[in-house]
Amino acid sequence: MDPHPRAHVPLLVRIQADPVRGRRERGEAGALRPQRAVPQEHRQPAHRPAARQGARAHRRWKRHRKVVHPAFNMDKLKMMTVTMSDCAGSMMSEWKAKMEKGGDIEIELSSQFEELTADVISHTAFGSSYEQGKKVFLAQRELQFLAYSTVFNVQIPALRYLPTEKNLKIWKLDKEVRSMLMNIIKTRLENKDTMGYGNDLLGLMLEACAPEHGQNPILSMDEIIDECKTFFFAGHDTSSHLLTWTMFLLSTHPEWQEKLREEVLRECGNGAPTGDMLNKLQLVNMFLLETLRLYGPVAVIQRKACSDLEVGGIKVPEGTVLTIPIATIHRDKEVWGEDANEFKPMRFENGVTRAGKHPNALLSFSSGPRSCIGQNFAMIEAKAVIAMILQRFSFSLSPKYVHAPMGMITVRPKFGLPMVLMSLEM
Ligand code: HEM
Repeated sequence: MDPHPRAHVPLLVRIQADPVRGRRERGEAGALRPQRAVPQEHRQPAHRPAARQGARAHRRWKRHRKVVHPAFNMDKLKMMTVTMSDCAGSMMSEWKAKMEKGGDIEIELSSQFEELTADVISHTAFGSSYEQGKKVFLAQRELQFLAYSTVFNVQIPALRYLPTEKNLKIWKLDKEVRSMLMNIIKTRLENKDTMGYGNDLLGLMLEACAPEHGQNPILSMDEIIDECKTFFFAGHDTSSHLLTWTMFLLSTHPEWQEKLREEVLRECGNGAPTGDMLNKLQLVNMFLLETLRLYGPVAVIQRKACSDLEVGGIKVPEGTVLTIPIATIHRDKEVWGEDANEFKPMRFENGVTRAGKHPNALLSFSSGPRSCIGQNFAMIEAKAVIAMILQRFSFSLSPKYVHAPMGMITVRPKFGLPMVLMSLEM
């Protein structure tokens, strides 16, 4: 019996930028396919079939990407900025309410950002159906914890199908999540003639796969449900960790806190920032990119070779899993220069592609056709939240903070981010 479902898979760790260069390496020729760091069978409930590999899976991915793509277009995202700043505004009002007038307050920010990004994704994905969306999110999160709880244990494949206490809980939760999502989707479809599909991620996705665009809906109900679950899975922890590490670096580099505040007040004033205003925040953008380089939320991605190929002069047999250690590449002196370990946002002054010795050196959102579809969403959200914090508060790291970045897949501070905030309002 295999001690682990992947124990027989050859593994190649590639410590070079440009993991997906070249036609044969890119995937359209079917050479390299994503191999999720958390395998599908751990992200999806145990009784669902594992991800299919090969040409069929690639066609399925293309269909999905086509439907999801319009929801992430820049104009739609700019409209979502209002929702993002509303959610951030409510969080900050709560901070203020707890704060003595003119005094300061200590807050553990990483859990605050987890709640905030959950709120943002529930609002932007489900808009008017937010209340139900949030319930889905909480159930989905519990599912994720259950799945993660054994991901690094020795795996016995058959165990996934046995009605153990844990499996029964997972199956029940999954049924609930699917039925809640199905209800939200059915209500939207029933009301589309009077109310339209809606301007949230779900509505835009339903519109893109509506029958009027072809004979049959491009995605089935089950596939739309999976897509909604993916938004939560892919867009929550990642965005929250980016905010956490940005605040950490702003507090350890107070001179940058001042510079960014100056830029924010100049471009956005004291009001809620709009999408156009956020676009003008060049220093904030560079700061976020440098945060993504040194403390990128995703430390590792994997690809599986679907045919024999050559990567950087190494022959890779079909079936090999390539591990791309993003965090290691991001601190590689050969890629970033002698100052690779230093925090220097100005290295991005001439754009992302010129910051390192390779145009694809920054791999936080991966690269190529399978790169993160939510990257603009994540950057807009981070800019809006950071700008609003800078408008309202100055902050410094609490003496209680212990520097211990941790995580196998996403990187977060092990003991949270306690921060002392002072209101800037008189
Ligand atoms: C700072 C925030 C984020 C980071 C660092 C990040 C990073 C990544 C990375 C590295 C991948 C590639 C994974 C792989 O190839 O194995 C990815 C894929 C993906 N991300 Fe993100 N992500 C972020 C935010 C988001 C958000 C906010 C959403 C959606 C609302 C999202 C949706 C997705 C989806 C759907 C994919 C799969 C794309 C595909 O296979 O076509 N991500 N992300």
